[in-house]
Amino acid sequence: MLPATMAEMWASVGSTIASIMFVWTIVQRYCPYELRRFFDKYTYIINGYFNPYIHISFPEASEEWFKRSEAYTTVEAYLSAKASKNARRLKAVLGKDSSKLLLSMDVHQRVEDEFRGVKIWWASNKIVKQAGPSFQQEKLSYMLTFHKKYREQITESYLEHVMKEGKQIGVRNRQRKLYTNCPTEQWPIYKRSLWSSIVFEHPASFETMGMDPEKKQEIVEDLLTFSNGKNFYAKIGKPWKRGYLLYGPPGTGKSTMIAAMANLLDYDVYDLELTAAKDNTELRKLLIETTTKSIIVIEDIDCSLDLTGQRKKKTKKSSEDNDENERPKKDVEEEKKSNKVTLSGLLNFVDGLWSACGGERLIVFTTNYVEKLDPALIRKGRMDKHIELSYCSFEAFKALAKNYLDLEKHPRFDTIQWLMEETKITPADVAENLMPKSSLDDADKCLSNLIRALEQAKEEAQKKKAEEAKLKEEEAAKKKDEEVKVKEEEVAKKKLDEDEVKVKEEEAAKKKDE
Ligand SMILES: Nc1ncnc2c1ncn2[C@@H]1O[C@H](COP(=O)(O)OP(=O)(O)OP(=O)(O)O)[C@@H](O)[C@H]1O
Ligand SMILES: [Mg+2]
Repeated sequence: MLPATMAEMWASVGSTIASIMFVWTIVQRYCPYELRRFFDKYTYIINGYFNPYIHISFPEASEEWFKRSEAYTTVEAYLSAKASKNARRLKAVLGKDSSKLLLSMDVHQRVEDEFRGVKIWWASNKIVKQAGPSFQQEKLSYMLTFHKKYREQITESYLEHVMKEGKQIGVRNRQRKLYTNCPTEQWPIYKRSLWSSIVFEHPASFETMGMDPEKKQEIVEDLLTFSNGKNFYAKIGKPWKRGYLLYGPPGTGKSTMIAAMANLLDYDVYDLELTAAKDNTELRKLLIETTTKSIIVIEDIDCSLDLTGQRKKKTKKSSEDNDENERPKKDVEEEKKSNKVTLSGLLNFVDGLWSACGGERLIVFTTNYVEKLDPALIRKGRMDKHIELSYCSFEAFKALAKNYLDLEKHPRFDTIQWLMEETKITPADVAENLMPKSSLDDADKCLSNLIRALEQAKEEAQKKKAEEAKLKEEEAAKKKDEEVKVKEEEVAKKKLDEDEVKVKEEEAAKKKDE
């Protein structure tokens, strides 16, 4: 019989719900645990039989509950764009390493996604864990739901797509860091990492670098090919690493190029100070702590380590063994102490990078004196690409003029080109001259400053050349004098010898006569 009024209907629904709740409480309270488990299990099976949807959950907590799961973070990054468009309740946080606000779904929100025509739903849930007798810990979880007929497509292709996209978004959102290692003695006790970091905000880019456009393009392509070459490196069975050696006189843009590389590829920079590393073991630890998508930089490698000395010692070892024994023991020990990191330690470091660390990494050495370096250190396979950064060419100047003064042509360019062919000037000096020094300085003033600097450099170079020629002449004259002197001495000695022989012969003849 149907209830007569709305009020009666609600009263009947209410009493039915109350009865169900009552029965459920009794079952929970008095029904044995095994029976309840049995009941739950079959509810799941029956539900699974009728429910055509599959769920995959991505909990925030990893196996170790205190650590955030990487899969969760990647999904969060992947869903951030979709959530900001579709979810009704969003969560805004300042990214861990970022100055940007990151939006993500708040709890109990749903967003829809589509992949190759298949509809997928994402929902955010909350998991509560009893972390102690009176302490509960809440963690979030993402639940992915899709129809079971797309199982293969989702588990094989879609999840891979989510991880790839999510990681890319994560890299874009993060603030890049510049890491440096400091001497172990200076560490606070609580500090566990060997690296300290600051936010990396160098504005250098390949567009702003003054260098030959063709050479620049070649380097950019090399870098991009490397960073897109994951599959290629896997195919040829080579670790995904590349070594660059940047060499050239001071002020030619070696450090600037490293910053430009990091900005181009969106990498972190690890500025490794070899002299601060205690020994080879610490060097290895430093290497292991570096993360993927990073550039490990060792500046002025020739100054960081007595590579020449060590190489000489190696090749001339047998002949120097005696010297070593003759030197006071204290001196040898002190030298050993100061030579904290050795060449073989550094070679192991580079090779270790190739074998021990997975993922995308560049290693860059810079030096002013490439000829001083041990060939073993810079051979292909360790330092794959050698890049010479040299004095400013006219093409490099044009790039700087465009960057600093927004100039592509100017009547003074011809004079500059002619002067540049005659003299050497570093890009650092050119850049300094092109920089306006007051608000009244215009392009013309900057260019005339540069012309003056070039003329000065030319004069100085000529003076130096003349001095060198004079010095050479003096040395040659001195050498000639010495040679003449030696010859005269030889003649005198020869005469003396002849006289002596003569005297002896005379004496012998005299004796014979007697
Ligand atoms: N090729 C270049 N293009 C643009 N700017 C440059 C270039 N080379 C040098 N500079 C400018 O000169 C300054 C010094 O350059 P940088 O520190 O890169 O030189 P370096 O080759 O690393 O010198 P060092 O060998 O002394 O370390 C930078 O601030 C940069 O602005
Ligand atoms: Mg430098």
